[in-house]
Amino acid sequence: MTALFEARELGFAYRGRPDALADVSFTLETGENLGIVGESGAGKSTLLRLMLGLTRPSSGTLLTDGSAFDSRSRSALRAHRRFAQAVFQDPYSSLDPRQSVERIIAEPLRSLGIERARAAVHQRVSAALESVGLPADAAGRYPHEFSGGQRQRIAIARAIVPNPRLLLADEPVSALDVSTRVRIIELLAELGSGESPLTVVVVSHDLGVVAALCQRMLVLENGRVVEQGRTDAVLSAPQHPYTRRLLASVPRLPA
Ligand SMILES: Nc1ncnc2c1ncn2[C@@H]1O[C@H](COP(=O)(O)OP(=O)(O)OP(=O)(O)O)[C@@H](O)[C@H]1O
Repeated sequence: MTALFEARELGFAYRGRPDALADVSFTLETGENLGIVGESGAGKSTLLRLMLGLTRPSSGTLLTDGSAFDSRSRSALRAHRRFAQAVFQDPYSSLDPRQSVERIIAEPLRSLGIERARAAVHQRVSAALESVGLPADAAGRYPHEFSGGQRQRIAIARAIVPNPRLLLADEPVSALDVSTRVRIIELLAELGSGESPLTVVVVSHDLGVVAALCQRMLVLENGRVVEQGRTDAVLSAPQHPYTRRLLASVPRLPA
């Protein structure tokens, strides 16, 4: 079976800096959510930017559905935006405060040329709102009228409205309070188990988020993959000293 997404020996360096990523390889199968973990500066966000096509790898290859993806080609980039959408950490800065929720969510439909007819756009926005658990009348309101968790739902609705195959989420819950976090993680898990399953890739420094959401995980240390595999296997029997240190640094309540 062709993998949904594959990274082969990816490398990347910011100008004048040592490698931010080196020899990164992994495969994503449809419906198998992947968690990317590692300490600050390990290269998690850089890897996500490469996966989104926002940054071009210095070496290596990205494959979507078995075909090499060349982010120098405008048409390939456009097709890639339909394939992979993103949600970022801060639901306050990621939504334009001057635009209604309807306009915000409709943006990918218009910019990717998927749908322009008003009634059809409205219908897809309503369906996306329903999928993320917001009422249809949210469409006419503005971001400042919503809580942090609701704003993150709006950002998720905008990401799923073009029916992407991959949803890349960079620390999607770290700006939210604890109870809201749980509900957003549940929402992301539901999206990944629907009729047309969306595969979710989550970057998180929180191993709890990865354990709750991801069947597989990948551990980055200084831009290199030091361990990857099934989440339950990695968390219950970490093979690499760095993964053991990461696990040991998770705060626990006293027994
Ligand atoms: N725009 C940039 N210019 C130069 N170096 C950068 C830039 N962005 C990131 N880096 C460097 O690349 C490396 C990887 O950074 P990256 O942001 O991908 O790590 P991260 O694992 O996402 O960290 P965090 O958890 O703190 O967000 C770090 O050494 C960082 O300092």
